Amino acid sequence: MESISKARCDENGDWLTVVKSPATTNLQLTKGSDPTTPKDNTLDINYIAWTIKYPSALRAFDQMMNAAKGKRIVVFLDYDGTISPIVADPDQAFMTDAMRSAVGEVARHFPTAIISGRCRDKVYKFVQLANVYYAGSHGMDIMAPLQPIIRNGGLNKFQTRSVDENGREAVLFQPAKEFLPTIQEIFRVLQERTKVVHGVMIENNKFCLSVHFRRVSHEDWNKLEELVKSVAVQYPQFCLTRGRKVMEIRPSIKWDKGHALEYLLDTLGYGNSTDVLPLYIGDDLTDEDAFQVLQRRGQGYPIIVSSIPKDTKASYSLRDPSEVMAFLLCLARWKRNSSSNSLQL
Ligand SMILES: O=P(O)(O)OC[C@H]1O[C@H](O[C@H]2O[C@H](CO)[C@@H](O)[C@H](O)[C@H]2O)[C@H](O)[C@@H](O)[C@@H]1O
Repeated sequence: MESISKARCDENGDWLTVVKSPATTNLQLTKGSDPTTPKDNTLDINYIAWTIKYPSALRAFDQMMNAAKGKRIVVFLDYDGTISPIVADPDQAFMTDAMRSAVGEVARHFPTAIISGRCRDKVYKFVQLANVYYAGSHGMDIMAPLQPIIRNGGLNKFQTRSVDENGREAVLFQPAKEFLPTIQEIFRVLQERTKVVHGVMIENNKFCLSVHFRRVSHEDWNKLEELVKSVAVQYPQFCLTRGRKVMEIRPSIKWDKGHALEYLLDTLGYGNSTDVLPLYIGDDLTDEDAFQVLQRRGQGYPIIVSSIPKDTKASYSLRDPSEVMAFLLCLARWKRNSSSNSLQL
């Protein structure tokens, strides 16, 4: 059987899987252009081998929940590629009604937050669930519950009292607010500089700018990357990061989805709790920061969504958003059953 020796991302944010075949000791490079389904048997065998290290959260569900008994589960979800499918036009990445109902059902039983790279307003428009907390711009824009914060080393200065989309009092946390005027400037410069590339789309995610190249012809990828880099170097307080067929310019502050996860745990009142069990499900590079936080805390379950083998800090896997939905439904059913069992005791 073939084994996976290494998985990495190429310079354009596309996933590559280096596969080593013991029989031939040849290295095969399989280019996964953001696959949602494996392209051939080789990939499928590799995927099965990969799930030995990162077991399916659906298959391991009973075992995971046995270890969760008596713990307080908090659910964190990424949006694109996790609860909505990856599509060519970012403005059309709608979640299905079935997924919305599964997320809503989970949120009825457990505190649930969505942490996305998109701007928070847009994620809310897509999801439209009142019982979910929302963090946009990779965690740089969080609408958190109004609660005394227990462990908040110096973060108070980034908080303001606010009201959420449903008119409830809340706390708005925006650690990159001072960068807003420059982000608007970079947005305009990027639009101007990249307009020569056919198919490019610049998405303004408020505290982060996304340069989408999914609809740019492959031959123009390098040219686009050079143009984006030429803008990024003009702004030393910003950095260039990558996701799925997207380059992003964002403030170089020490704040990512991992920090957002911990901030939300704090504001939900679980900051120092040893019996909390955070569950984080995500598909992209930025989700790795949250996986890493769970690994460091030695708490909870980091779950990667991927249909190809990848290097990851997650412990479990799900193949695609349809498996995410199945997992969420299992979670809600497990909670309903365990609640009715404890009532019967
Ligand atoms: O953190 P996320 O919620 O996963 O957001 C990450 C980026 O997701 C979106 O882009 C990705 O999905 C698009 C729609 O399927 C796809 O066209 C694009 O190629 C993907 O990169 C979103 O548009 C970005 O702003 C987010 O940063």
